[in-house]
Amino acid sequence: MNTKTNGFNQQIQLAWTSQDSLLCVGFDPDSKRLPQALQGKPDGIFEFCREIADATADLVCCFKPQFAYFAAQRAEAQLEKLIGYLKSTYPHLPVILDSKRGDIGSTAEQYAAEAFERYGADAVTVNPYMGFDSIEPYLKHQGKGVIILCRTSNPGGSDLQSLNVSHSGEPLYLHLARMAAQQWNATGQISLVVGATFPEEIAQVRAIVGEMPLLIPGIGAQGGDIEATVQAGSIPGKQGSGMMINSSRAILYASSGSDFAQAARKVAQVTRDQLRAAAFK
Ligand SMILES: O=c1ccn([C@@H]2O[C@H](COP(=O)(O)O)[C@@H](O)[C@H]2O)c(=O)[nH]1
Repeated sequence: MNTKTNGFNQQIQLAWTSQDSLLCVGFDPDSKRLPQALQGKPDGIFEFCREIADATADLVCCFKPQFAYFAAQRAEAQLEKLIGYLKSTYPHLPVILDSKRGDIGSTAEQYAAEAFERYGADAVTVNPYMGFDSIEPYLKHQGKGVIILCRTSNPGGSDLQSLNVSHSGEPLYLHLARMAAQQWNATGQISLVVGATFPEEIAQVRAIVGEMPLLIPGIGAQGGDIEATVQAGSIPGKQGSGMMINSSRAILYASSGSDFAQAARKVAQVTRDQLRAAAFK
């Protein structure tokens, strides 16, 4: 593996140090859950996310907008505007576009252009099910982060990801982690998604991938255990390192009233502090 740090990888290392936080705030703006005053407003989704970003920016290492919530509400223009706002206002905080694309190479080229050129994201989540040629087009965008689904946080993730791969006898998610770390990551752009709802599996993945950054969703609304997650996902010998631990709904919808941004800040602060404390256990 090329150990040189560049682009997203370097940005996240710097953000971990300067922000002293493992918390990634996710933007999953559901129109039905927006505060009354913002519902139906032309730029309501953007305004909602911007206020949450401004209220939490000093508490996080990165932000993660979820593409589906914007697309479902025909709000792609607001997503572009949000990422533009985040990049210009908080240039030290990487933005991960969570779109989990996966397709043949020629189409993947278009998805990569969408994430990195249209939206200007620093990293994108990708589904590896179609193999390396479906991931390569993202890696051609030098320095951009490519975050591959490995062991997802949902219960049904076990349906396929836990199946033993016959020739190696290990589950698919570990086989994937090994391929990603040992064969696919020549440029050092790859990270993996592992769910906080499966801490034992996080530890197994960490043992394979060395210092590779891990994006870990599943605390907060999905109930993942913060302490177990931090213990499992830390780089060996560097407790509390190497992880972007995402929480979306628990922070976004801490209040449905006009105090939503302050309420989001309170939850984000408690979460950031719990993540910090877990690193010292
Ligand atoms: O395995 C995965 C991969 C991605 N996600 C995404 O993370 C957030 C989690 O939101 P919460 O509200 O904190 O549960 C959401 O955007 C998912 O699409 C995931 O949960 N699990």
